[in-house]
Amino acid sequence: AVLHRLWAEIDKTVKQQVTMARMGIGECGTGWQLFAEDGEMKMYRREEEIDGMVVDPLKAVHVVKGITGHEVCHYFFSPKYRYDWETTLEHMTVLETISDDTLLFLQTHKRIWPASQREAVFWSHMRKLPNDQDRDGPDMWTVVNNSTEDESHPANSGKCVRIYLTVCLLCQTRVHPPKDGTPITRDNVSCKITYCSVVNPGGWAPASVLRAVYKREYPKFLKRFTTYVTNQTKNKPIMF
Ligand SMILES: CCCCCc1ccc(-c2ccc(S(=O)(=O)CCO)cc2)cc1[C@H]1C[C@H]1c1ccccn1
Repeated sequence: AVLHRLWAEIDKTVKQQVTMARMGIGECGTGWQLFAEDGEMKMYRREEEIDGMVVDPLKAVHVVKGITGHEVCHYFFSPKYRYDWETTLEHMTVLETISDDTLLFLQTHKRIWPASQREAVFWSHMRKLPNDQDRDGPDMWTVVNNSTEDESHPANSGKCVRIYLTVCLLCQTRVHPPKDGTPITRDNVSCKITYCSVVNPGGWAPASVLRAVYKREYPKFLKRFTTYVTNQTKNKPIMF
């Protein structure tokens, strides 16, 4: 197949992001602060500024019973579900279908006073990863979203400030087979989710406002999204 103009960048970025997501918090360098905890969900951030702008990297780890990594990535990647779980989204368009597992998105997010409204143009790629550590362990699934330029949508040409994001959702399914050899049900599966994101707000926004927004929005987003996947899958066959 003819390789898409972005394919080399996508492949390299996915490998880099998955390597980082697999590292434990302790291996990811210093300065990580646990800033939110809710049951199995733990959210860490590192305070970082670029040109006076807050770009705090975020890393969340969560374990959710009854769903698989393939299902989590499927509902995160597919545009048709996004308005159901992404509450800060004002508008979303698929600018290009690069392949059946790679899309180019334009998203505008709801304005957060007093900052101006933000938009993002990013490619999104979903991939199953061989579980190279544990041969017979279940595969891992990932979705990586990474900002990119698009000639038909130049940055900061309209009312919205263009943000720059890199997001990695890495999922590992765990199966606990029933002792009595009965078929596997949703009670026997769980998913370990690692969500990493770095969002450059693209233009100045008060550090206090940004940090308050992140503190409020990220825990809400991960809880809402995983609850959504649980509700969407509970009466459906398991997608391994
Ligand atoms: C002055 C505010 C500047 C930044 C506003 C903004 C824009 C996009 C984003 C964002 C864009 C994409 C993703 S995703 O994971 O790829 C899923 C697809 O939508 C995730 C988060 C975040 C935020 C920051 C609100 C903060 C916030 C945090 C979690 C959720 C929503 N909003």
